[in-house]
Amino acid sequence: MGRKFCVGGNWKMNGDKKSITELCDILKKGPLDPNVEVVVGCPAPYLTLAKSLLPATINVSAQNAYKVAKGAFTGEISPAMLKDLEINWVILGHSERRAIFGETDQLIAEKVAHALAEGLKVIACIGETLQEREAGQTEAVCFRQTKAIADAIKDWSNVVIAYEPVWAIGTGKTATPEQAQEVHAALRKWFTDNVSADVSASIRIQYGGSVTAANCKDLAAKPDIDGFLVGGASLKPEFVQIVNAKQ
Ligand SMILES: O=C(CO)COP(=O)(O)O
Repeated sequence: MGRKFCVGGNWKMNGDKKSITELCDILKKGPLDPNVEVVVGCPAPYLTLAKSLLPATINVSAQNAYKVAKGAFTGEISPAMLKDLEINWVILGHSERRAIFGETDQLIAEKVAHALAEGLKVIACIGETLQEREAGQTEAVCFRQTKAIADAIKDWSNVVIAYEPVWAIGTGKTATPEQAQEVHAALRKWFTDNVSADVSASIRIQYGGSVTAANCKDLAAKPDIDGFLVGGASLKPEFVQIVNAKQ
């Protein structure tokens, strides 16, 4: 199939100069599987620090960016600014952005489209809440979130989808490999039916939500799981083992 395994770390709003320097040292030592694309989502103030400390084989990502290049948008960061710092990735649509900061499917789609147009690679996050899962809406929610993006972009080659069930984020309640695989397979079918067979076959779909060194290998063994987006464990040495889950 040829989809390169892609593991992201989402550091969220954590770290300081000291701890980020220590974490970068751990990542540098690895060793990290050279067949895996590694992306670490660093808080904005430390992007340049992380970039300066890490080898080029470890990609540094922002955790958010706005939908236009510049202007009167106090507090926002543009994709053009990230490119200027030689940051080539951005995480968009994280459930925390959606739930805490009120980001809509539409805004996220506009952000994805603009980030791609500016030459960034995007990890676009989707996923259902516990209430939505219990109401049998998992696929409907994931498809709706993905469709909003599909309506805004044509080229998916620089997009990685992160399926992150909200109920699994930061809770220690990982989706079982079967639960995750079921949604990943449904998403891949959605891409076949609604975008193209080529995009369906090539797009990487990461799983995120309480991924640890202990559960990553079973998840990674599933055919439609092409990597992870890791929160808490990405701040710890075990992130190295998660990157190497396929070994
Ligand atoms: O939100 C996440 C990654 O974006 C997942 O967080 P945890 O790995 O801490 O559950």
